[in-house]
Amino acid sequence: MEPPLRDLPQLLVINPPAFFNYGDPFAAKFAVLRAWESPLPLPGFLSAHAQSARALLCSGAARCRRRGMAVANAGEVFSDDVADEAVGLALAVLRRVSAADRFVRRGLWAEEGDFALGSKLAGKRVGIVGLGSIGLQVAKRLEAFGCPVSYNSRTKKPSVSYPFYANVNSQQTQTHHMIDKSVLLALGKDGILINVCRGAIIDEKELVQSLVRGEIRGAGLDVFENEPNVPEELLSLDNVILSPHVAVFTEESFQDLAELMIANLEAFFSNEPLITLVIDE
Ligand SMILES: NC(=O)C1=CN([C@@H]2O[C@H](COP(=O)(O)OP(=O)(O)OC[C@H]3O[C@@H](n4cnc5c(N)ncnc54)[C@H](O)[C@@H]3O)[C@@H](O)[C@H]2O)C=CC1
Ligand SMILES: O=CC(=O)O
Repeated sequence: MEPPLRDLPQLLVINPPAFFNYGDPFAAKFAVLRAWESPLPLPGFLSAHAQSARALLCSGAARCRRRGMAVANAGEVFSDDVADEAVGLALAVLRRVSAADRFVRRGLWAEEGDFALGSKLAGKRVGIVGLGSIGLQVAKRLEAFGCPVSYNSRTKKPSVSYPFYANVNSQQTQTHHMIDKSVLLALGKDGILINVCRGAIIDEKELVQSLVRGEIRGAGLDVFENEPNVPEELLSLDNVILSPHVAVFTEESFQDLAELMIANLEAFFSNEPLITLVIDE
């Protein structure tokens, strides 16, 4: 028999979910109170339930942590998918997958014959900026392609033997626009850039110019500085693959995320340490 609702720990869910609605299996273990289904405005909803609830599902981790709340994140749940997307974008740019698709659909194969040559991924030198959980998965995949890997990260990682570079440019002091004109010029005409991280780490205006002028070979972009707006110039370029910030979007990763959330909530309600507690580096 299901325990009565009042005996279940209460969860306050603030934002409507993107890919699951906190139904089963959440409902079997928790009393889920959804702010967007409440007749009360959010402040009223929070003051009505905050006394009895101990767990809050929301975005805005930094603000919660400043108020002394324990915060759990998605841990490594998305790392495989984002790494797959990064390698997929690299292959798509080098082998010109989207352009080839358009070539066939437009009937140009029959009209014009051969499609322009692409370039192989195998053996290409790869620099990874940010060798965290996603970066490590990218490195693992690219090793299988025979690519020599090096990396830049905040600190050298003792667990890997890839060459470490302390800076990606001569004046690297912050993450914002760390991929600037000097990095793009160093990448050169045969180089490609893949971004599955955040748009703001690249100086997007400089990137657009480099692509338009052919100063780099191409780019695969899942993230942009001003999403969902994409610079107009990129839309007509054949050497760019555009993706709407979907690197994590697989059925499997959202299933894994739901399981991780439940495991974190169960740990929390049993006074055990959170599985993916966010801590300061
Ligand atoms: N496109 C998408 O759908 C997704 C994008 N992401 C983004 O991917 C990025 C990486 O995520 P994770 O690997 O899970 O994070 P992580 O925290 O495991 O790794 C981040 C790495 O970047 C390094 N880093 C941080 N600031 C740096 C700086 N200024 N210069 C050089 N290295 C720096 C850190 O030392 C760390 O090794 C994040 O920006 C995240 O927002 C994450 C999930 C999905
Ligand atoms: O970009 C998505 C994320 O989880 O970060």
